[in-house]
Amino acid sequence: MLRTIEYRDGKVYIIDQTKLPTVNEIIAIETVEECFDAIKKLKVRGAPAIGIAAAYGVVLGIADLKEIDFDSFYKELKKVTEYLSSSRPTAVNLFWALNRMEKKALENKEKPVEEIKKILENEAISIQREDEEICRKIGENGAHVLKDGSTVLTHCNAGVLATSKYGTALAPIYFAKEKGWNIKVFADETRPLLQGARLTAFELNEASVDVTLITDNMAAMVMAKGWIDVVIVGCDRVAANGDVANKIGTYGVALLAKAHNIPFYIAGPTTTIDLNTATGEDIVIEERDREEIICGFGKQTAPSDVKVFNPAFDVTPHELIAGIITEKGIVRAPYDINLKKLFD
Ligand SMILES: CSC[C@H]1O[C@H](OP(=O)(O)O)[C@H](O)[C@@H]1O
Repeated sequence: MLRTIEYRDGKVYIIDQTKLPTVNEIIAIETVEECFDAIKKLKVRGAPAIGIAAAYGVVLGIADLKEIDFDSFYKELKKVTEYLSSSRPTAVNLFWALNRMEKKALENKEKPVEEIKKILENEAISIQREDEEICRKIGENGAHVLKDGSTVLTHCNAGVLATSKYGTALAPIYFAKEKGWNIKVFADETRPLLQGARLTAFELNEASVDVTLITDNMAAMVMAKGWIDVVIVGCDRVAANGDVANKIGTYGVALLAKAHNIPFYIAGPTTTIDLNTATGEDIVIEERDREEIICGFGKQTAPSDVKVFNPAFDVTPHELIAGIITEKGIVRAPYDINLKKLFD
């Protein structure tokens, strides 16, 4: 199975996902600036992977701090976390991971700075290792919405390439395959950055999973033909009432699933649930550069001066969601009550 992120000898190694599927290149990230750039440009992307990368970014950002008192150290640490938190606004895992690193430093404020740095390095490693087990459990729990012979539609990439291993929305598919079930997948290409075409089709092919790539505007037709049994997609932020921010186009897929009586599931770790965000209206939606639409992947496909709207995510209202597959089980409505129970 692919490895999205690896930390060794003080460097972070990632697959540069902007070059997939034609070039599978591992790059070394050695500074916090390179980590910021990798997150901003989606060299590493997907909520859990962004959180893991940011945690390692903190380790890189404090590496040169030496022989200073804790207050001076923590002041510099906060500069690093604030810098990394400005890379992308929507995936809550970024902020969750940075807050966890800050909290770990404060918990060890009495120790020498060199020891704190080692503790933070181990914390980042723990965040990655925990994510592996979380995604495995998401796969196990998500398999309950599948059966031998199921056909799944998914949107964007919420697979191995968005996490430390297994994925979230794709984890149930990998788990079902391990059980010997025959699972087919329809993958939306997912404009404008084509994570479905470039990443989901790539990783499912690598794993010998039966995948059919469709353009986003074909989802209605394949549903109308009765080819889809269930929709499973990832998430970037789950609000306290169950509204979910995910890749742009997800809301449309949820509406189509509703219109065709197809169950629509979200898959994600509890680290993507943000009880401090009341509803989907409170989620900041990242807007990205116009060039991604006008000149995607080097070919100009629109007038250079045309107005462009390029939100990277949209919000699916909780009413359209059959369940949220987490490592702790499948959460169902009423989400405002049942999501809180996950944290009791
Ligand atoms: C497992 S989280 C994957 C989630 O993140 C993606 O966004 P991006 O590629 O911009 O980081 C997309 O929303 C996926 O569902």
